[in-house]
Amino acid sequence: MNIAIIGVGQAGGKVADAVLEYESNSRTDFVTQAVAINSAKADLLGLRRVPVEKRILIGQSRVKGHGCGADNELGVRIAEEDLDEVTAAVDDVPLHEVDAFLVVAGLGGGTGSGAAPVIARELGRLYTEPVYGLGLLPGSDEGGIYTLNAARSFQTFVREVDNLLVFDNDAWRKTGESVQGGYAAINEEIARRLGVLCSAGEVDDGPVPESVVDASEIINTLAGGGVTTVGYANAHLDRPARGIFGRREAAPDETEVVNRISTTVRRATLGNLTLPANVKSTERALLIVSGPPQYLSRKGVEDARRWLEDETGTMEVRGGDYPIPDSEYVAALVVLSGVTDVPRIKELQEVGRETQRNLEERAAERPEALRNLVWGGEGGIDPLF
Ligand SMILES: Nc1nc2c(ncn2[C@@H]2O[C@H](COP(=O)(O)OP(=O)(O)OP(=O)(O)O)[C@@H](O)[C@H]2O)c(=O)[nH]1
Repeated sequence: MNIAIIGVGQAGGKVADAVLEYESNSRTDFVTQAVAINSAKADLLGLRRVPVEKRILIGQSRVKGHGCGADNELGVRIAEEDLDEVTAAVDDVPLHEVDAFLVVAGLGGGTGSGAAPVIARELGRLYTEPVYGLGLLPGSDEGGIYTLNAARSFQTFVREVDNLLVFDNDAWRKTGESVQGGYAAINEEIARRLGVLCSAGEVDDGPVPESVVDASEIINTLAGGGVTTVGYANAHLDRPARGIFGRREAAPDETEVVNRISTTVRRATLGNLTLPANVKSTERALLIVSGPPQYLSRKGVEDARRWLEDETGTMEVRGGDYPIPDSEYVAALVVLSGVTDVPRIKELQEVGRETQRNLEERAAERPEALRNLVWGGEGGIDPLF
């Protein structure tokens, strides 16, 4: 599936960068266009892969290139005001080469959180191709205002896209990691998952899959909207080193091949989701198993697909393989679309609601408290003029 990726805000831009990096390292080709939108000039300058002419600074008249400071209502406003510049950057996208748009943003800040849903709505109005979102949830230690931002943006973003893929930073941050180092690893993880999903059906040279996962399989899995979580796991293969005549490798044992696929798919589904969710609440699913062709068996993929049907309780489970001859891994990617039982979202809304209440109470008390402070209360002192 070929995509046009639009990274909004700092996190969105960095994820777009990471996807381009993955594409280059894995010698795949699924990004037709990459654009970064931000109100902070420094963030745009810090990108490495998004072409310079596709880095668009918005809101200059209001925030002078310094970002929205976690004010996502401001993010909404500047995106609405500068929408023409955003759409102009996407204008020259070769539509015959694009199957879908993907708008990516961190939902906890100001620019991405506010502007991404506005941009998604406009793309949906202008183009017939589906517009998907990728929303990054803030860590629970980031504080109330980030959580409230994310809760508000989440519901708006879901409404404006054809499906929202969600990645929970909280579930992925390892203890002891620096924030920057942690994000780099998270962004690589996101890029790998998007990369496998989008490039699986785009094999121009190399071996043809037994069962191809093309763009329409992905689009049908994501049809119906709502929220999607993506699982991924891999198993390292002990393959002999590549010599000048290629690899001298005995045919792998069929039972082992089938078992390896089965355990990898289980690990991807049950312990490695971008957004932990009750898999029983899935509406539709898609499974891609990748690896060297001799390590991919039709029976293995079929058995795993049936297991996924039982596990999710839905009959709508698509599946396919993605042969990568030189890979050292068998990997499984599982897309669970339309999940409805997601404890992390409930928690986010709970904390968001509490934060909103707290802010409203404070705002109501403030005029009186400030009057007391400045005028000295009853029988106050007269001002100078
Ligand atoms: N996965 C991931 N998340 C990030 C990254 N950087 C920031 N975040 C998350 O995204 C949220 C939003 O942060 P930013 O993207 O920096 O904010 P912004 O959209 O640029 O908005 P302003 O800085 O307020 O203008 C943060 O609360 C983090 O949870 C990143 O590189 N990767």
